[in-house]
Amino acid sequence: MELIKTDIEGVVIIEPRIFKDARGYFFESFSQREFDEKVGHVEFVQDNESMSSYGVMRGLHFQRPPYTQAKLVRCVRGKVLDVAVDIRKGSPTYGRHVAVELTEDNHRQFFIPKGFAHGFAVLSETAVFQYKCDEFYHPEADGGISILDNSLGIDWRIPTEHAILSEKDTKHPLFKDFDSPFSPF
Ligand SMILES: Cc1cn([C@H]2C[C@H](O)[C@@H](COP(=O)(O)OP(=O)(O)O[C@H]3O[C@H](C)C(=O)[C@H](O)[C@H]3O)O2)c(=O)[nH]c1=O
Repeated sequence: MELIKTDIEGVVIIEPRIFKDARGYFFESFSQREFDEKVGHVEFVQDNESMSSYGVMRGLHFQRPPYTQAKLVRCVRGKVLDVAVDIRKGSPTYGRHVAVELTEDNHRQFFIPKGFAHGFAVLSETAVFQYKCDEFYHPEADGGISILDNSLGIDWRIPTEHAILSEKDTKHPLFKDFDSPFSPF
């Protein structure tokens, strides 16, 4: 696998090595050895999958300390725009984001360290999204910022006025009103 560094330290795009032949393709979707070697040791404990239709936006979510989550995400069917926002107080990239198109064709994965809010918008008719987390789900630690907050400067590539959100995601605070529980160091 190859790493593509981004504008935010620690947030990386992973391009797996794809083996194609007359039958189709094969690739190692996760190797603890290679991940440790190239990204650093992260012990993932939970895999998640969600399916969404075009126009769905999920996020921008995080879990508060002590249940913070790093995530390794990918889109196995369809296409999403995936976004990580740095919400670590004192970080030189606080409030900055990285956006990456994850698709069933590019097989790209996206590593989002602890201290980031995460979300995505579905750009295809449907999208199946799979991701690994390094902390279990703790609903009592669930947090979020508004995925529709224009101050974040995210180009979601869909008309967000028609976005389909969960009830919960319509209630997150704007970034300016948000008191981050994270610090960078
Ligand atoms: C996240 C999660 C949810 N659930 C249950 C709780 C709800 O009854 C149902 C849907 O949960 P929610 O609406 O929070 O799902 P998403 O909106 O896709 O949330 C996720 O989407 C964004 C993009 C993320 O990065 C987070 O991992 C996660 O917050 O699944 C579980 O049982 N375990 C879990 O780990």
